[in-house]
Amino acid sequence: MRLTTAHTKAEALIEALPWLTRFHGATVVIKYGGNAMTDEALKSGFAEDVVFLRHAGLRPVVVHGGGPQISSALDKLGIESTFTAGLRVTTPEAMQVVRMVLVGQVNRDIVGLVNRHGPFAVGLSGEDAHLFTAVRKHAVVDGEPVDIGQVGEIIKVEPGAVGALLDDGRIPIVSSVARGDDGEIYNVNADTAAAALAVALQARKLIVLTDVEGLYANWPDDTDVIDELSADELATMMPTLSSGMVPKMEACLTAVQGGVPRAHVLDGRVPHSMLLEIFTNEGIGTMVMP
Ligand SMILES: Nc1ncnc2c1ncn2[C@@H]1O[C@H](COP(=O)(O)OP(=O)(O)O)[C@@H](O)[C@H]1O
Ligand SMILES: CC(=O)N[C@@H](CCC(=O)OP(=O)(O)O)C(=O)O
Repeated sequence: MRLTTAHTKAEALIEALPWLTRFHGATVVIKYGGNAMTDEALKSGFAEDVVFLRHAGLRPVVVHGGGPQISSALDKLGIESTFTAGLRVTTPEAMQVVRMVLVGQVNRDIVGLVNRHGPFAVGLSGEDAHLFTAVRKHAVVDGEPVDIGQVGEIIKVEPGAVGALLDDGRIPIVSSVARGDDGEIYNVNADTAAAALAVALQARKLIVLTDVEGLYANWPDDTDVIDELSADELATMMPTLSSGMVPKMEACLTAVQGGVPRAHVLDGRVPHSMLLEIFTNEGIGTMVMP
């Protein structure tokens, strides 16, 4: 009996061999989202996975959000917050809170969890070393541009600082705040920021973790998860998507169209979903290919 269990474990390990070979040295950008980071056990599991990837010879980079955490901080401070076309309307007052929560709280939490396993994680804001430069973005509602405050659209990525950390064996943990050449700071959707960084690094994969199994074909019906689709199929589907899935699938499309070979949407509620996707033959979630 004992031997059987040991064999099953050995088989699971050896199943990973071709994937370990294939992804050795590969840069993988992981978007860790607010709704997938609310459970303490899952957060620890996420940190373990990222460190596992690093020890397995990959070069993981984490770009994080923190939408629910920002909303809760704004709420406590009595600052009203609304979303237009999936983006937070960001007043100068709200921007200070966004930066404080993302850079000062969420980033520090993730860095701390990863560094339980060794001196790997280094936190960065997109403002650091000109990593993300943005301009003011307008939302489009019924075909008309709408002012949504200090929300940024990334126009330039300088990934040098991230590359240097990776070369030094570190795990960069990046907040989705950007600087503008106009001296402003900008709030950038974290899915969008992750895609921009994946393209700039020419990553082998973009992995977007969220709180659903993947892209559902007939949302709000959740019986049919799309396993894989091409960039063209996704582009056709884009106008039918709603709420939080819009920036996520847009990010996958941007990444794949920008030369990243694979983009995945995975269920962050499944323990070790990243390891299952990268190192097993089945894969999970939704995969977008060119
Ligand atoms: N076609 C779809 N497939 C899956 N989820 C969808 C779809 N359309 C809308 N959604 C919604 O998008 C949500 C994910 O977006 P969001 O809550 O912004 O995630 P996160 O906080 O992880 O960035 C899902 O929980 C689901 O409610
Ligand atoms: C412009 C905009 O909407 N920015 C987002 C940034 C954080 C984010 O994207 O967090 P999640 O990935 O957890 O949703 C916000 O203010 O909520």
